[in-house]
Amino acid sequence: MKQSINILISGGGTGGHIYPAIAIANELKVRYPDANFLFVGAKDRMEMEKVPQNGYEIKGLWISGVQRSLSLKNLSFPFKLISSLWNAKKIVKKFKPNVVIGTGGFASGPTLFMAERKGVPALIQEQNSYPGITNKLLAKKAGKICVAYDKLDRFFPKNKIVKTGNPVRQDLLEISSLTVEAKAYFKLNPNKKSVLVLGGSLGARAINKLIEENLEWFIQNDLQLIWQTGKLYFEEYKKYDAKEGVQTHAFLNRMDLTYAAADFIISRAGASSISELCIVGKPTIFIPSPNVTEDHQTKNALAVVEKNGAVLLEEKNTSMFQNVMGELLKDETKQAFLSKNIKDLALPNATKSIVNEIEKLIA
Ligand SMILES: CC(=O)N[C@H]1[C@@H](OP(=O)(O)OP(=O)(O)OC[C@H]2O[C@@H](n3ccc(=O)[nH]c3=O)[C@H](O)[C@@H]2O)O[C@H](CO)[C@@H](O)[C@@H]1O
Repeated sequence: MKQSINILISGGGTGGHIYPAIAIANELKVRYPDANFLFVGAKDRMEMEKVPQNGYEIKGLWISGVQRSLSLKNLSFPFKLISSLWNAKKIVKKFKPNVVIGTGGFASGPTLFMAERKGVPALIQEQNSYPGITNKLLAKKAGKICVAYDKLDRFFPKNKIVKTGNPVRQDLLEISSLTVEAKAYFKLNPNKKSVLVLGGSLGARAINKLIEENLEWFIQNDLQLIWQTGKLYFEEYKKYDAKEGVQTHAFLNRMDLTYAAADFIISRAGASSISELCIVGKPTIFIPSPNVTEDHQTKNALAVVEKNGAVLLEEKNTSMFQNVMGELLKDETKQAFLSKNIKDLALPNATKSIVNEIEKLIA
C-alpha cells in the first residue's frame, strides 16, 4: 500500500499555468488517493477561483511580477517578495511536503524557492519554448524539469530535462464523440460551419478587434461564431450576441464541448492552448501575442506551423485575415492536411509521463 503523502503545487497567474497544475494533481490523486494536496497561488489571480472549483485547497500569496516598463507598481515589489517568501516558508513548514511541483507564474517562485531550501524534491513543468524568469531561477535546485519543446538545454541543466509535453486535462483527450452534444449545448445551427475564437485564458484585445471588424464577413460566409472575449473585454463585446449566429463568452468552462463544436479555430498561441489544439486536430489559425517574453507565443506557434500543422497570421498582418481565412474555407484538402499534421504533434501521455517523474522524486 502506498503511504499518505503531502503534495505542494504552485502555479498560476493565467490559465496556462493553472490547468497544467490541475491536470498533474488529478493524475496524482488517481495514483495516491490518500495524498494531501495544497496549492499555492497569487492573491487576486485566476487560480484562487479555478483551483477550488476543481476541488483543491489553495492558499494565496501577496505577489506579482515586475512590470517590464517603468512603473510605480514596481515600488511595492520588494515588499511583496519579502511577504510572499515569509508566507511560503510558513506554508512549507506547516504542510511538510514530500514533493513540490511548480508550473510557472508568480507564486511558484517563492513557494518552490522555500521548499527547495528545505530540501523538498522539486519538479518544474515548463510549458513554453522559451522559459519565464521564475522557472529559470528555480531550475538550479530542481530535481527534474519537464518540458514540451526541444532545445531547452539552452536555459536548463541538460541532465534534469525530460521532454514530456504539456499536461492536458483528461476530458479534452477524447472529444470526437461529442460533436452532436456540443452543437446542441451551444445551440448551433448544424447546417453551418462554426468558428471558435480563443484569446487565451484572459482574452485578447487584438483578436477581439479583428473579429469585430470582420463580423459581417463571417455572416456573409455563412459561418457562426463561438467567440471567447475574455472576462476583461466581455462587457464591450457582448452586444454582438444580438447578431444571428454570433455568441460571445467571457470564459468557457466546458472546453471539451467547445472544441468539439468547432469546425475552425482562431487562437492565441499560449502553450497549453497549442497542446490542446494538437489533440483536438482541427484547422487552426494562430495569431500569437507579440506582447509576451521573448515573443515565445510566435515560437510556440512556429513549432506547429513549420510542420504544416496550422496557419500563422501575425498580429501585424491581420489586415490579410479575410484572404487567409477565405483560402482555408475554400480548400478542404488543406483543412484535412492541417488537421492530420497538427494531430501528429499531440503528446496525449504528457500528464502520465510527468507524474512518473514525480513518483521517482517521491521515492
Ligand atoms: C498573455 C500571456 O501571458 N499568455 C501566456 C499564458 O497564456 P494563457 O493563460 O492564455 O495560457 P494557454 O494558452 O497556455 O492556456 C489557456 C488555458 O485556458 C483554457 N481556457 C481558455 C479560455 C477559456 O475560455 N476557457 C479555458 O478553459 C484553455 O483550455 C487552456 O487550458 O500562459 C501560457 C503558458 O505558460 C503562455 O504560453 C502564454 O504566452
